[in-house]
Amino acid sequence: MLLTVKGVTHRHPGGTRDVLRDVSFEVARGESVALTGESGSGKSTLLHMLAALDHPLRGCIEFGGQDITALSDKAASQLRRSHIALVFQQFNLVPALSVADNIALHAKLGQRFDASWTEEVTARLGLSELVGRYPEQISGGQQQRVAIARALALRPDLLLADEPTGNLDETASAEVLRLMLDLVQDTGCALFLVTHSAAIAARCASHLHLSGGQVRVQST
Ligand SMILES: Nc1ncnc2c1ncn2[C@@H]1O[C@H](COP(=O)(O)OP(=O)(O)OP(=O)(O)O)[C@@H](O)[C@H]1O
Repeated sequence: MLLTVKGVTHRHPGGTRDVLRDVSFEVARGESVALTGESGSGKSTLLHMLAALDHPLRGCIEFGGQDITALSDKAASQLRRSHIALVFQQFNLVPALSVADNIALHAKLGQRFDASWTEEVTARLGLSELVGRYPEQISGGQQQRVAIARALALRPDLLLADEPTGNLDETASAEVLRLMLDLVQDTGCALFLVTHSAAIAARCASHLHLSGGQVRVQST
């Protein structure tokens, strides 16, 4: 199993309730999983745990058989530069770098840069004409596609995405989702995505719903 979440419980420092309560699920290689839940239900909190950006109060998260809740900050950031890629709502592009350099950044830092793969991802996301521009010279939707290309350039084993198509119109959103699902199929990576959209959740292989701090499988 690529990812195993076992009995994860979490309460934010100073919080008065457990945001996650005994959450358990598994994600296999090549699987696409959508996570839905009301605003404030804890979706981003869970995503942060899966990215080893935060540690749960209790429980364990195994990635490739390794418990990632116990990693040092350095080991966790190495993991995010090699096997786990993230697409957040804030794109976190580097303003001083061109689109091409932004796309290649994490793959280069993680020593996983492959020029022809990066070119393919850039082309498939419709960004080839924009590679010489800077983030401030492209639209919000284009910036979002650059953030997705940067994540995919890493050829991650696990792609974690928080509302990855939130800034795109319906057509562009459907196209980017199709591309992400194609890439899951082509590369065998797993996709775990947070969405508010029932239509997007229905296109993923599995659908989890977070409510009252607990995750249950939703039939789509
Ligand atoms: N660092 C923090 N410290 C204290 N409380 C927090 C912190 N981060 C989130 N929370 C609280 O934890 C709960 C879950 O937040 P989270 O951001 O995970 O929800 P979400 O489901 O992703 O929401 P949305 O759909 O609005 O993005 C909320 O009540 C939020 O206020």
